[in-house]
Amino acid sequence: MGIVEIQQLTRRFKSAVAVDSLNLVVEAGEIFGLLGPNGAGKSTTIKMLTTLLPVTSGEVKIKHCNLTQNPAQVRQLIGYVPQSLSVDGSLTGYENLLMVAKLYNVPRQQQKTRIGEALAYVALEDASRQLVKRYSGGMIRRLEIAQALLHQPAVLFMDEPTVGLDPVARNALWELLKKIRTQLGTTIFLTTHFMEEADYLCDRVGIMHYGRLVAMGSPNELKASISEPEATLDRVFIHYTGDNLEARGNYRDISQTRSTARRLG
Ligand SMILES: Nc1ncnc2c1ncn2[C@@H]1O[C@H](COP(=O)(O)OP(=O)(O)OP(=O)(O)O)[C@@H](O)[C@H]1O
Repeated sequence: MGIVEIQQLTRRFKSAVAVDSLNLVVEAGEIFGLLGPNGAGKSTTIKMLTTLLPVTSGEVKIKHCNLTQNPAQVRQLIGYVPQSLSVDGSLTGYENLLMVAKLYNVPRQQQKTRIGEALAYVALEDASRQLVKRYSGGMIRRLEIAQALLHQPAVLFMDEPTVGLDPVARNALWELLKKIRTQLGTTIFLTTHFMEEADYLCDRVGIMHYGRLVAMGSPNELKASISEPEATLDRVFIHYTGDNLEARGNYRDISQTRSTARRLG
């Protein structure tokens, strides 16, 4: 039995099917990546899995808890780092975490310790009293992860975690996610359109196209599946979707980086 179990998950927007009969099991302790071009249905999937978007049909269980029947219980079991900004630039890092601690009813006498531990875990202790609008993109992402982990969830969902980060910040984030999985045992479910990220970080990858899962396996299994010598995950992606993801990445990165900068002032 997996920690995330998805059966025939479907989401329609009027007549359009954004997610089409998705079946997927993610095992405890796995780093699982959902890969796909813009519009493939990745965000819609992750929004349903995090209870933010109603399911049209199908069933999801997180740690055996039925998502549509017990959304509040599921929210306690999961953490979520969305694609859009989830911190307040006009507060300090500490204040952002305090707000989340209150939101999740972390007992008052434990709040300071938990926040201190979370800040240390994501290497933001020294910056904890600075306003978040002074943080770099990498620091903001790390703070968002600290927020999402504060109530000690079993599964951490992340929508395109490294979009807009420079290579150094991106590598630091990858190492942080590996540390979270190894040391805390947290299962990580992320979406990405970066092949390198999926290859380096994910134990298994599902390739989504037009709302359907068109391929699934470890990066090495997927590379072996297309019978091309020295296949890269890029080639795998093009093979299954006919799409060149990296060519689309540039515009998205720039627009995301700019909108983050704009929103933080
Ligand atoms: N609120 C909505 N109303 C109508 N259609 C929507 C809505 N949200 C998403 N869609 C459509 O559902 C499909 C899947 O979109 P989704 O955002 O899940 O894709 P994605 O793979 O996450 O893409 P991206 O990489 O751009 O985030 C798209 O065709 C999109 O236009």
